[in-house]
Amino acid sequence: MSNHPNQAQAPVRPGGFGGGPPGGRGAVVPKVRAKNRMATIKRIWSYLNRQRTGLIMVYIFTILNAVVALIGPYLLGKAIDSAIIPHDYGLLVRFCIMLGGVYLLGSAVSWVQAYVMTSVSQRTVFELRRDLFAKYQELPIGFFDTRANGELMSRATNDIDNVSNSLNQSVTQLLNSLITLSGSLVIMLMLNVPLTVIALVTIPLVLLASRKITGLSRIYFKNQQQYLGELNGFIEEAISGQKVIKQYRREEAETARFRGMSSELNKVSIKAQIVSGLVGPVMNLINNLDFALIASVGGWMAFKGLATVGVIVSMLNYAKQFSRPISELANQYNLIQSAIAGAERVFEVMDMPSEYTGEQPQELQRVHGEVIFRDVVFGYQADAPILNGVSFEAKPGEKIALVGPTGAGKTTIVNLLTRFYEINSGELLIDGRDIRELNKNELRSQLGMVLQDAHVFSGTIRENIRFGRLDASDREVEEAASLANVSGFIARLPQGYDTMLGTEGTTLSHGQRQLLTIARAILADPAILILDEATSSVDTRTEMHIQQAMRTLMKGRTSFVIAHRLSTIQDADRILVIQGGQIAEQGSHEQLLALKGVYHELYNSQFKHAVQAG
Ligand SMILES: Nc1ncnc2c1ncn2[C@@H]1O[C@H](COP(=O)(O)OP(=O)(O)OP(=O)(O)O)[C@@H](O)[C@H]1O
Repeated sequence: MSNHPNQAQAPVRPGGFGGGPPGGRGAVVPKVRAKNRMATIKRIWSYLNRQRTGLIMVYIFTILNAVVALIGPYLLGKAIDSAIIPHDYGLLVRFCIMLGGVYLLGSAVSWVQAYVMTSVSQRTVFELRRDLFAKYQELPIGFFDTRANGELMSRATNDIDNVSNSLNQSVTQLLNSLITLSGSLVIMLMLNVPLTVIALVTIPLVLLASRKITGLSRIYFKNQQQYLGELNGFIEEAISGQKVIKQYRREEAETARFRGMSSELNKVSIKAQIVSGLVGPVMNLINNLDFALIASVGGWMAFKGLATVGVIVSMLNYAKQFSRPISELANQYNLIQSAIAGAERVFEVMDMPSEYTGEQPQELQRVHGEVIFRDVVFGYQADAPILNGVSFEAKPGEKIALVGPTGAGKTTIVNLLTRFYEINSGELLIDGRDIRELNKNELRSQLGMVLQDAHVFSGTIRENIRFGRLDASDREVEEAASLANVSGFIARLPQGYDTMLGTEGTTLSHGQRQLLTIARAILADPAILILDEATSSVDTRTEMHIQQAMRTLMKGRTSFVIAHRLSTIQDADRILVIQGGQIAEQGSHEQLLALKGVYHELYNSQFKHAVQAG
């Protein structure tokens, strides 16, 4: 059976990343395009808006924060004019206390605002990530065939982190900036119109500079996300392919490739940071020019008695407050750009058609297990058929073996049975019903798979067997293990059924894993079975155990066995010899031998091989 990511265990678990083999080395990461920025922002907003109460609190505290900040300079000016210049110490002390109170209140309010905003944004990205993962579970196997696992993981981590960072800062800053801008402008106009006009002189310069810089940095940020995704894909493949890398001593070559990719990422990241980092200094320069201009003109006005010193100090402070939001907005723009780029990559996946769309829940009685393929044509790409008119029948409870050279289409045939892929033409019937009329969920609950690449999940042995049927009792789990010939081995483990498997637990041998997946399938009790005979060498005793467990499993079920050694399928009710996507021969072992055709040849060559090896 070919080693595609479409391998699942009984019962069929949709999708799931991390477990499967690499999904295409160096897979092309779809280009990140700013398709519809407004639509993306609206969509992020719709997520954010679910935290209504939190958001309202954020608004209130942000407004409070901005207003408090606006009061400070005004009080400062007043203190100079009415307390310092007339030498009124009592009033000065009162102003100082007021100012201290205002700044203290400002700090407290901004802390609460940050706290509430963090919980709102974290909750938002939690939901976004949850929905993305749920989507991954719903996508058809074909989606995973062409994408690297790491790249898909990157969308659920880095891209969503970008959204989170931006939400954390941008929502409050945007509102704050807006209030500060308009508030400062109004107060400045009230205090001194000519100085306000001077403060506004540099605004076009600020806008022009920020536009230029952010336009450039946006491109680099998008590239950065894309390269990061590719790099993640590469790392994931290099880790899952460690054995192959080591065995072929490709460590250095892989490291060199990594270095190449990583340095590309480095370059675009540096460019993105350098360009976006320009915003601060450029804005500062323009602001300082403005500050100097107001100070000079203000000083001159004070000399001429056209304005008081207090007003000028207030104006200088407001001018600073006024330009701060503009440069902050420019900075936010960068952050928002990178969040939008991330969100687009997330929504791109979310918008992929789910394989369950339009399916109505269906009460599917346990099928008898009759399977009919009639002139089935199928290709993974519509214009390149792999199966060219496959027809055969399996009666309930029959054992059907699929044999044939590698790449002939054996796995493809069983992939159609699970509806991992849809047939192009012809008919595929289960108990006389067109497979396309059956709800995939219900259909798959009738099917069990035991594959060569026996997959166990992180968790206990008990949980791994119970994966076959979640409501099974401990007793049923243990019975299944016993039928699968694995209970003796489990009993010898110090923690028995509670032994942890996976990243932090015991590592099982291939044969043991295979037996566990057989137990899982026994527990699931499917009407139709798909078995991929193990080709990897397990010791003779384990192999005997596996064969025996498989026989127990097959009893009373329609079984499709993808066989690599003809010796194990001689008792099959029917053997299908697949060649070039067609059934070259079919019949029982004896019938096929008598035909003296492809099977006969295959059998003889294996037999000779076995004799020579013996
Ligand atoms: N997900 C896929 N996308 C595109 N082509 C595929 C995919 N899976 C298999 N193929 C192609 O379909 C053909 C049949 O593959 P299949 O896996 O069915 O062969 P097989 O008979 O099971 O081979 P093996 O004994 O080596 O496992 C091959 O040419 C293969 O390259």
